[in-house]
Amino acid sequence: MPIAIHDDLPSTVEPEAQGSSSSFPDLEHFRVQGIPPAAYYVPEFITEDEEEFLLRKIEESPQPKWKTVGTGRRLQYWGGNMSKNGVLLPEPFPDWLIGFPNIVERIEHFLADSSATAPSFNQVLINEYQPGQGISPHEDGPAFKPLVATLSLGSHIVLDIHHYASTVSPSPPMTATISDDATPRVIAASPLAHLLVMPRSLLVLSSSLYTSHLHGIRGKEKDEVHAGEEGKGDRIVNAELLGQAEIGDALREGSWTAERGVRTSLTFRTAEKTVKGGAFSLHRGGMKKA
Ligand SMILES: O=C(O)CCC(=O)C(=O)O
Ligand SMILES: [Fe+2]
Repeated sequence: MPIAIHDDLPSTVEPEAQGSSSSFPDLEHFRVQGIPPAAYYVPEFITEDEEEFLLRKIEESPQPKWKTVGTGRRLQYWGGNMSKNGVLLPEPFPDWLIGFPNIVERIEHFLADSSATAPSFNQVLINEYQPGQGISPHEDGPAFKPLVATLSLGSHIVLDIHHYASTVSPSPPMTATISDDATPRVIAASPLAHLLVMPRSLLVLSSSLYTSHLHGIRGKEKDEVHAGEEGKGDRIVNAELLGQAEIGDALREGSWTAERGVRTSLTFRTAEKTVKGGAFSLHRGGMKKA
């Protein structure tokens, strides 16, 4: 793909950030240990300038793109919305996602290097969390391929991985959820694992971690986490991958506490089914007359 230089990108942006460098370790290096396969946590996937650029583009997006849900969290979709029956109604990605600094392509390329099935993302979901806002435990569901990547901007957050309790389990109380096939399923009372997700990181959820687990973010204003046998707050499982020695040491030696700021996430995913054969067919970089 030719590199289009954006006038409004800070001139200090390095075209070869970590995610596109050939000396960058491959995906397996970033696998989160001790949880079902597979999650990967990549620190500093983008630079601070790129983070600033993306935040500005998201902020500049037309007001009607934003939708407000639940506790007031704002979100927007790029690439198109899903129809009621789980089919993507495709729209072209904007330039700032596919042109320089090539965010979509860099993530796809990074995942393709290590995976038999290279993703070709067709939807980007953007969530904006004010301190205190979160998202309840949920599955993204079978409408998407089980390889989803989330880029974080602005602030840290703690993402919880949940699992379903056996329906024959006698131990109440647990939170019930309704799956697509209307069979009530019960979520285990405590999360299976906590991941500390820092700004500029890329978090990848795949295979059984995607297909048979849930993820959520508790709406908190402050987090206290640790990575030792004992400590205050939640025990996080990706301490060895954070790439920040001071935080890693604090986590192992006691605990790390931080107030949340505004955190914006971009979730890159691939809808299994898209509407095809209309007046327009989708290709990267714009609509083409079919
Ligand atoms: O913000 C995140 O990291 C997760 C968002 C998410 O799970 C969703 O919108 O489905
Ligand atoms: Fe999700």
